[in-house]
Amino acid sequence: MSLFAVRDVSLRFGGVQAIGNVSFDVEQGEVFAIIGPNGAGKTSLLNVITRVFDPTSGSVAFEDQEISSLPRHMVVRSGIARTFQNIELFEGGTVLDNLLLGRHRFGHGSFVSQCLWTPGVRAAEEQSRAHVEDVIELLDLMPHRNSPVAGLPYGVRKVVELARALATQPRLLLLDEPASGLNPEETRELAFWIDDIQKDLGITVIMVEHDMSLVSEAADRVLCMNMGQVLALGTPEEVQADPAVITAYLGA
Ligand SMILES: Nc1ncnc2c1ncn2[C@@H]1O[C@H](COP(=O)(O)OP(=O)(O)OP(=O)(O)O)[C@@H](O)[C@H]1O
Repeated sequence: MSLFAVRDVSLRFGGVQAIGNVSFDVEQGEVFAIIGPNGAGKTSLLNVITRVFDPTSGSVAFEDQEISSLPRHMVVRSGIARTFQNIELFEGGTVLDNLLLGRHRFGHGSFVSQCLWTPGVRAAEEQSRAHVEDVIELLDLMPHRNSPVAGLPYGVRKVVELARALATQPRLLLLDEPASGLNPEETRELAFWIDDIQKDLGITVIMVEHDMSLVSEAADRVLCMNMGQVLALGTPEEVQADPAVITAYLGA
């Protein structure tokens, strides 16, 4: 049984069919990329997975649990974290503040035990902080740990967003165009981090991405969408060589 399964998912916005009957599986430990020309339905698909939109039909299962009817906040609790195409951070806080906020879903113990600062709550809080410090170290954010996010360069802010997602200790990480706005050197660095996230942390990654250098470097398999449909699925080399994919990108 695969870790993650999308079955016959469709999504309509009025007269627009953003996604039409899409099905695929993602295996435990894979880096799975979703590519496709503008308007192909990639972000809509991530939004269905994270419950921003209700699919018109179809289902999404994670670890054998149907998630397409869960409330949105329960998706994070179920072990799925996400980054956004346009960075969404708490601008007024430091890098550390943002990562601790990412831990919010672990809200340790009952309201009363939190007020009483019981040993259980204290131990959980210490564990949370230790995990956040590990993420800061993993992603080389130590020089920026106490800096306000608002003043950081774009490339660093993208890494902070990735770190915040990792702070929730997900088992599945969804990245929406992680390389957008990054220079080639930052994109190469991102490929290394994705590799560390996959190999050292054992986290499964699904990323929507336009940058084929990152996809070729980091992805095990690639799904190409066009006009809401699955056009091709295979290794990065197979998909890039597929005539239907080439035609879709050239707009022929
Ligand atoms: N909230 C919305 N309301 C109406 N139509 C939408 C909405 N979001 C997306 N669409 C439409 O759904 C289709 C798929 O859009 P989507 O943003 O998912 O594509 P994409 O592959 O992510 O594109 P891009 O690479 O440009 O981000 C497009 O025709 C788009 O105009």
